[in-house]
Amino acid sequence: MSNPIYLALDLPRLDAARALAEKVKSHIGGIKLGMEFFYAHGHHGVHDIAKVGLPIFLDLKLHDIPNTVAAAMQAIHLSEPAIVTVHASGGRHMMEDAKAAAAEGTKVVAVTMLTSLDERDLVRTGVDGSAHDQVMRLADLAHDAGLDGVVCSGQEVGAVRKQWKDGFFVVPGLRPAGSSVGDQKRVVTPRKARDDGASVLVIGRPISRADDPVQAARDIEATL
Ligand SMILES: O=c1ccn([C@@H]2O[C@H](COP(=O)(O)O)[C@@H](O)[C@H]2O)c(=O)[nH]1
Repeated sequence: MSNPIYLALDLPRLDAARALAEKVKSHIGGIKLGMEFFYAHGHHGVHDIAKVGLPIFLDLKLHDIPNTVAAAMQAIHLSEPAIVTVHASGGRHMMEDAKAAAAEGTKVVAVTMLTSLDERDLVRTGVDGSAHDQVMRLADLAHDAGLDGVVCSGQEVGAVRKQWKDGFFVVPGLRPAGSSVGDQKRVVTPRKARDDGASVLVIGRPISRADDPVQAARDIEATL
């Protein structure tokens, strides 16, 4: 089985990001680049990181009217990502158009409920009900729109996998036992997420901010 760990390279400097990716590359299966990286370095930065030789996940969380999201998705072809994210709350039509505009071979996955949110946050956004129900509802919508899968926390991935057996599930909000949670709220260990059916384990700070990132990546890999 290939390594499911995707390192979130949330570093502002391109040279530092590339150096970290080179260091840990034999203990991870892919690299996740988000808004912080893409807004600063664009396609040029993505191509530089791609030289490390691992699949690239562009976590841009597209969310706009269908026409705009489809055009953005076409512009992203240049980076040749393996995975791209959109927000499920953009609705079915937006997700259908995003998938239609994606390059063949690029998986399009929908963010359901950010792992930094809990049920109290949901209420403040006008959604009454559990995180579980919200994730299941948006996963159903993403499935109906023809997407490849969703982003959800490790607390829901088992339930989503039961409903959508051949789906592709990206799980962030992962923390090895005893590590700092930071701004994440719905957290599980990498091992639990993998056991419950995650396809990709997104891990950032537990590796990138460790005193020894190579050892941290190696330790996490050993738990899987
Ligand atoms: O619901 C979500 C969606 C995306 N993310 C992204 O994953 C990483 C997590 O980084 P850590 O440092 O391991 O917390 C980060 O790039 C987020 O943008 C998420 O955390 N939750």
